[in-house]
Amino acid sequence: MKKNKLSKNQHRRIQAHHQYRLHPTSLTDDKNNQLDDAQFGEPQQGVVISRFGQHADVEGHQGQQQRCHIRRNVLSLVTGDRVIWRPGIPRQENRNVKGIVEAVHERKSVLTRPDFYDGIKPMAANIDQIVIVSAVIPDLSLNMIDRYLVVSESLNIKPLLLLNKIDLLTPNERKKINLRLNIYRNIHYTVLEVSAQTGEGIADLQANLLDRVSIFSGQSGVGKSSLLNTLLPPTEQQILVEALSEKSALGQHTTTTSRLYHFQQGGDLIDSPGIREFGLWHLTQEQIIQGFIEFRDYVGHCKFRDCAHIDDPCCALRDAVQKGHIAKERFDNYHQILSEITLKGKKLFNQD
Ligand SMILES: Nc1nc2c(ncn2[C@@H]2O[C@H](COP(=O)(O)OP(=O)(O)OP(=O)(O)O)[C@@H](O)[C@H]2O)c(=O)[nH]1
Ligand SMILES: [Zn+2]
Repeated sequence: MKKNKLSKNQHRRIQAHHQYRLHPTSLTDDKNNQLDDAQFGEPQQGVVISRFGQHADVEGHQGQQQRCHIRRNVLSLVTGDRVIWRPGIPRQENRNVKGIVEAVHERKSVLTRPDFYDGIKPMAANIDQIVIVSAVIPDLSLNMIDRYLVVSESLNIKPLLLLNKIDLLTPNERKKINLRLNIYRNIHYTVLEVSAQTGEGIADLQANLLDRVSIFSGQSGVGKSSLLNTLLPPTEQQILVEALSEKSALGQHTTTTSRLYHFQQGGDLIDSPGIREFGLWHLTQEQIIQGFIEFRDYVGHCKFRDCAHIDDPCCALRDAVQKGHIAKERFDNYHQILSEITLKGKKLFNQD
């Protein structure tokens, strides 16, 4: 090939690069893939619905989905990634031709999980909101809510607190629970009270899911599946049920791939068993304290730099609790989460 003369395809990719400001390495030719460029149509925007090994299902801007090869220079690709892809042109001699993912946009956010071999592994990208689901049965646990809040804050993803099964409460019990939840409203989190069974609060929830990508997390039995059944269209529900039963068939410790779904009223969901129950152990002490947003004004103002905020004299945090600026329950949960993380860390260390 002559110097300085770009092929039509190289030219097209460079144009895409400038148009979408992509990472330059994602534009290099992939000779090893041995894929014939002529098999593919014009580059277009898409979103990864699901990833399977060397393939991914990608949805184009008109809602059409196609299974795609992934160019080898695309080093990391997960559900929710925004991509440049080219659909396959079906031809007589190769009717099963697939599309190809050429490049990935920079991620707004990424949800990771600890992995035995790789350290930390991405599970899903570009999540805008973590819906933290809890319920009045099993017991409402503010400790669990705080754990998920710490994760959301450390990932810089907006949390939405959801209390399900409110149909099971008497008006009096509901008032009491409302007061407990005010702890979160006072620090500017949105809290919705809903019932998957009666439909109460569901319209409000739908409004909070519009125009964004959400994940639903929370303990087993709080009603995540029931809520998603009321929020997803029937075709999407079917796929979700199959994905979850695949998990029970494979056993508790198998992580199945994540998938992106569209809510009936608008907005997207990314779900997988791993996403529903993601843990906390890879967080540091610093991330945990930063995850309690109302503590941030006081951290660094204690008398001693290494203050553990337990019984050290002149602790700014303890002082704030005493004055009612920080809820005691949140402060206690902070200590509890911290001690559990430290214990787990020790256990891992001993195993090595
Ligand atoms: N009364 C009442 N029961 C509910 C409500 N939502 C869910 N349930 C019940 O709670 C139980 C658990 O609901 P699931 O939707 O399976 O909970 P989950 O969070 O998906 O649980 P896992 O799949 O184990 O993570 C089921 O028996 C549901 O029928 C609700 O709003 N009100
Ligand atoms: Zn302190």
